[in-house]
Amino acid sequence: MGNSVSRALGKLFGSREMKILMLGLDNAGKTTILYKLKLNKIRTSAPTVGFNVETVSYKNVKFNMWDVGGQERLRPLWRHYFPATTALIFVIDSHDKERLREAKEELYAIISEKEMENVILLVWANKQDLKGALKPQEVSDYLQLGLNLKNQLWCVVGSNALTGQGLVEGLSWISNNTPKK
Ligand SMILES: Nc1nc2c(ncn2[C@@H]2O[C@H](COP(=O)(O)OP(=O)(O)OP(=O)(O)O)[C@@H](O)[C@H]2O)c(=O)[nH]1
Ligand SMILES: [Mg+2]
Repeated sequence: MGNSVSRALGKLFGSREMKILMLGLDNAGKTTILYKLKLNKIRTSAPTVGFNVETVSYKNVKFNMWDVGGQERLRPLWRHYFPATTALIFVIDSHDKERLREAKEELYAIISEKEMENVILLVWANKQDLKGALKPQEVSDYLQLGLNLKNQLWCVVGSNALTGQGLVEGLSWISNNTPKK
């Protein structure tokens, strides 16, 4: 009974649930972001081997967020997490300029997969607090998404996983750009 009432209310007010896949190079800040969103805490964690999954509720949306380890040896496993993804979040360490090219290559490898052609893409240009970090616009220019993505919606948002800055903005963008069923 309770469930059917909440389902009906959900329909009325557009409550939705979606799978979000969060990928990016190791050390980009994915797990830190996940637990900042989920617990509002900085949870120091070892590099992820495998994945973490948590449901984050924001307004009427339940984001089932999958955070998958980004070490090079783990990247061949990413494709197993592609099915049923609504939005891809790609997290970039904006301070790690030496690995920006590697990040770009990995991002394009993901979004050129057939299974991912209908997902929307949010890039979190993370670690904005670090001195010398590239600004979101600079990360965006470097990635050239406007030039290369013709049919996919995308957005680059600056973030700081330690304070949470930019996180709600990113989730709002996803929520506003996915169909309300
Ligand atoms: N200064 C700063 N440090 C951050 C930020 N986000 C994450 N970090 C730090 O970056 C390091 C790596 O963060 P993780 O969240 O473990 O990175 P990850 O992307 O999950 O890495 P893998 O699990 O190996 O794929 C940790 O020491 C975090 O505290 C940020 O916005 N600013
Ligand atoms: Mg991790």
